[in-house]
Amino acid sequence: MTAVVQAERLGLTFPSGDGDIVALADVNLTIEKGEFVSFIGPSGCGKTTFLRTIADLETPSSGTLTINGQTPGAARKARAYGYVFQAAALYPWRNIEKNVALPLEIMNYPAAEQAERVRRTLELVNLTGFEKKYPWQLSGGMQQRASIARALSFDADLLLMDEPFGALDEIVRDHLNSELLKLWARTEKTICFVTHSIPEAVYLSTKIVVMSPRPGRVTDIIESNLPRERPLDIRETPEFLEIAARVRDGLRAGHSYDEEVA
Ligand SMILES: Nc1ncnc2c1ncn2[C@@H]1O[C@H](COP(=O)(O)OP(=O)(O)OP(=O)(O)O)[C@@H](O)[C@H]1O
Repeated sequence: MTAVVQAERLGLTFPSGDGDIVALADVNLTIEKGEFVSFIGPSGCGKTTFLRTIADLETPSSGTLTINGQTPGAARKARAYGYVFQAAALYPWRNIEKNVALPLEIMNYPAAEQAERVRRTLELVNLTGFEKKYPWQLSGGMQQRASIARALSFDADLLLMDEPFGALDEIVRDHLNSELLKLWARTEKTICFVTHSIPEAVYLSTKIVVMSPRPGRVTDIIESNLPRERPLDIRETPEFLEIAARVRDGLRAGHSYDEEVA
């Protein structure tokens, strides 16, 4: 079976006046269909750059990257992924159903199919009844759910999520994490998820990619053996804490705190 994402010796360098910035160096990673993969690492380690490269918003400087066996450019044209940003990025002048319908309008779906898909995806994220509301009438968590609905509306198998819940308070985040797991189970999507939070990464993922900065490298890939069905209190089990400890060790190993102090 073809991997959904396959990176081999992937490198990406941004030229800059003060010397080149190596955002990604020698990244090797395979993501299979249906996996939930989190990317965790300190600020500037290249998590967003990796997601943007998958989405064909950045071009690799070296190595290869394929999405469903295709180049990122071909995958973008085939609408292979939906993208959820850190801020919900909804248009304030469009109501929720019009925001969710936007990609469908751009792709020229017939009106009846647009309406049906909007109905279905709003139901998936528990926003039925809020179709006519404007973004500012919704809480931050609901706005983020609407932006997930928008990314799901055209049924891409791959969902790229860049710290989607980073700006939300912990209770809302917990709730959205468990909702996202249910949605993932129901839709069988492949998800790439950027986070700074160890508990969030461990709770959500089947695989955790630990990254380190300067240059952005993958320092550990942790396969989770937690069951797919995860109540929130799984976070207190020894199995969960063991994986969290390994992620923390990986982050420490990749981050030279002494260097920063010196
Ligand atoms: N367009 C660009 N031009 C120059 N440098 C860039 C550009 N985009 C990103 N970088 C640099 O590349 C490195 C990786 O950035 P990236 O945003 O991928 O990190 P990140 O791990 O997602 O960080 P954060 O957790 O803060 O979002 C950083 O040093 C950043 O400053």
